[in-house]
Amino acid sequence: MNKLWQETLVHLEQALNPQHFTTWIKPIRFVSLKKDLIQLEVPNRFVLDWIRIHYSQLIQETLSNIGAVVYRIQFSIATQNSDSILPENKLSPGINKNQQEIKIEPQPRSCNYAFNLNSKYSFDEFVSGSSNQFAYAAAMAVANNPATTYNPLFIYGGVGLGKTHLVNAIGNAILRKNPDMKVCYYTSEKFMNELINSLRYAKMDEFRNKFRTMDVLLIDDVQFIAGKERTQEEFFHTFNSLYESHKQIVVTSDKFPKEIPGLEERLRSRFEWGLIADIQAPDMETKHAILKMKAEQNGINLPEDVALFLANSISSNVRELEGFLVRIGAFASLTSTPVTLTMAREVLKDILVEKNRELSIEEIQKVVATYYNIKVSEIKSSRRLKVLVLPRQIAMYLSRQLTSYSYPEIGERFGGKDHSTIIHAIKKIEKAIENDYQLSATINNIKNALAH
Ligand SMILES: Nc1ncnc2c1ncn2[C@@H]1O[C@H](COP(=O)(O)OP(=O)(O)OP(=O)(O)O)[C@@H](O)[C@H]1O
Repeated sequence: MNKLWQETLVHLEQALNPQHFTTWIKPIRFVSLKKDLIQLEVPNRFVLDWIRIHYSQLIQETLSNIGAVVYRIQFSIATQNSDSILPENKLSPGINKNQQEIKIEPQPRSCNYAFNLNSKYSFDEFVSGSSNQFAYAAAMAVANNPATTYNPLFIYGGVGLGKTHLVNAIGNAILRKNPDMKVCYYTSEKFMNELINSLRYAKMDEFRNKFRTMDVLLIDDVQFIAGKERTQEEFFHTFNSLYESHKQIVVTSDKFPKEIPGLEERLRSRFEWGLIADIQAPDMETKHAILKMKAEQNGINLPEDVALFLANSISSNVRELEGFLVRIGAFASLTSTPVTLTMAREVLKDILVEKNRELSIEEIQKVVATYYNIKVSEIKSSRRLKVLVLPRQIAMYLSRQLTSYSYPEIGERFGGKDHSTIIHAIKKIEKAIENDYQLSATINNIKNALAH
């Protein structure tokens, strides 16, 4: 191996986390170095695209730092096809002609093997940041090695934070690498509707045969099957059958398994067999990066100050963030004016006023009650049932954190409780979240719901 590349690898290994280095950088093969042109080979198109977006700059900089020359990099894909050498690649992210020119690997097929999968969702178009890194890495690991690493993978996260995007990305990536695999994406509601129809028209054999012969089963929003006895029963058997045949199962939900009311114990425990990965609300930087990517995809020229303004002032639901961006883009296009900060402020005026309004304790009680599937009156009551105590304490804790009410005022709105009860509840939650990651994620999730 060339000395320059060898040294580059040493630097990259130091700069990256070991898993990323092993997955993405190690498989790169040095081919040749002629003057300032370095030729490298990658195992497939998928890896190429990934490197292009995530590591291109780093590789370029590292090479140049070591060799003191600005190198041009040319990639080829290690395949049967020797013309797969790509034209010179300056490795700038975004579309360039390489992407059009190479068609080495089969694209995800919309044939019978991809049931319901949405091909628009890919890993490349998912912005990862500290809020979703764990789920993202787990999803990538599953996509790279289905049914070997994490099975089942349970992705948990609040509304509009990218669960559907990630599961579809898993399916698409698997199909790209394994075009003959049968990959199926269903929401749990669709699963239930199909089950009901199959029961009605006596087609249960067909139903079972379909789901139990999948190589990868992706079930979105699994919380909806809670309380639906027949659906849970059928899903349980589907799960077992796939699991025993070493097939990959990925499930998403807006709650942790143990928090889904009405979910059968046997299903809950199975969801906990594999890996539970959560997606938290994105931080400012991630929101900013998502906005930039979406603006580019939608052909919207988004100046930096507007991107920062949106990332700062809009809640963490990415779907909502996208909605605002599209709105601003549409306004700019309809009025043939460029996107500016003044314009963004004007378009979003009403929404921002509404969002900046202080939350009421009643709203907090309502959202917490909905989350735990209990009544507001139960939150305000003094009943000591375990299923009520935690939601009540969380609602008290959030009332203190998110409003300016005093302890006695909060107590009053919780059915006339003493301020010491409120202080006790808040201390309890503060202490619990120090060690209980799931609880802390749940509270973030509820806060996120309150921000809408
Ligand atoms: N990290 C991200 N990078 C890029 N796009 C994202 C990201 N997170 C979410 N999105 C986009 O936000 C939109 C909403 O995401 P998605 O539908 O996957 O959310 P969800 O968690 O499944 O929501 P729900 O709970 O309503 O089912 C999609 O258009 C998705 O592409």
